[in-house]
Amino acid sequence: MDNIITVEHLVKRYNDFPAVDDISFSVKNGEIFGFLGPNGAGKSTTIKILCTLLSITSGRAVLNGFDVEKDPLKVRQSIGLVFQDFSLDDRLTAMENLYFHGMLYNVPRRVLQERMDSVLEMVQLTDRKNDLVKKYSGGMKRRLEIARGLLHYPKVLFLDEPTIGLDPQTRTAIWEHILHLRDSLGLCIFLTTHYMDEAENCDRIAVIDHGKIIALDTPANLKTSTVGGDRITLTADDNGFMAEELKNRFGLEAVLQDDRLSFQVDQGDSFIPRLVAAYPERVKAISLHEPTLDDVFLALTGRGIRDEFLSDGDRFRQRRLRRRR
Ligand SMILES: Nc1ncnc2c1ncn2[C@@H]1O[C@H](COP(=O)(O)OP(=O)(O)OP(=O)(O)O)[C@@H](O)[C@H]1O
Repeated sequence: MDNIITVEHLVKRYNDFPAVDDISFSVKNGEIFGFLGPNGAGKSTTIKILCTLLSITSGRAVLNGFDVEKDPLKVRQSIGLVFQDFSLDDRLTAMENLYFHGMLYNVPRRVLQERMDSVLEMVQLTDRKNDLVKKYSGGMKRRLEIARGLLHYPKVLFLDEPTIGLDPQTRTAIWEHILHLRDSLGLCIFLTTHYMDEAENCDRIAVIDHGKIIALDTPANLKTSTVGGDRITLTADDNGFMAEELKNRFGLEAVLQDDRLSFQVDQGDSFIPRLVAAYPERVKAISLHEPTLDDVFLALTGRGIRDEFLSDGDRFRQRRLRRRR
């Protein structure tokens, strides 16, 4: 089977509000699929539907050949879940946590011990397997949760913000494990993340906004098709004024992100000297960079993925700029 997940015209309404608004996509066997979107875009709603935790308003979702509404038990046996909140019992050891999960998922007793050993080995926790989980670091707990999610040999592992709240070193280590799982087990990994550097590791990415999928491609293709040229980031003494000037004089659409303007231009290295010469007193800082997934996100949604951290003033200015366009 080529596609492990198929979603067709999926709609989920809360009362009249369409949290998921007619989305269709498929996920291939053995790929890392990133599901990205700003807050409230509809990511959790979609994931909950795929995990059989939420009913569908209309449309269809099939996972591992099983319809999520008609065959929820078969779907549950096909998936592993690692959600944002830690869900281990920290008064138990790693082995005891795994054992209870194995019982819950009806993993046959004769293979359970061997599986527990094998998943602990995968996340390199073998030598700590008899320690109480409360003695674990945040990264170790997350690794144990991943191991637990694999115990019943799922076809798809759902990871909702797998590295949130972890330090950069631990994030890197968790990603090594995720990539290893894909490469060694051919597992499909369906994940959400707010970290764009991590999203680079995905084989394909779907961007969802206001309940609709607005882009779906490989990270490289998204950059070329969405952003294209170089991106310039600029801080002026008056960002609103400069955005207007960029539009009127150069035909460029700038977006305000944090306290900087960001816009795309074909040949940034020749444009910068022209701009600085035209506004010598006004440009406070300027930089040029090749497209990143942050730029893709910004170009597609008009918002940075970390929009929620903008100050109220910035948010107001950004809305004003968007209205003007
Ligand atoms: N139980 C509910 N009742 C009513 N509205 C809801 C409910 N759950 C979610 N929503 C709304 O549906 C929309 C999509 O929510 P969802 O949680 O799927 O977004 P999300 O992309 O996962 O956001 P986040 O990144 O903040 O987790 C939001 O506008 C949210 O307020």
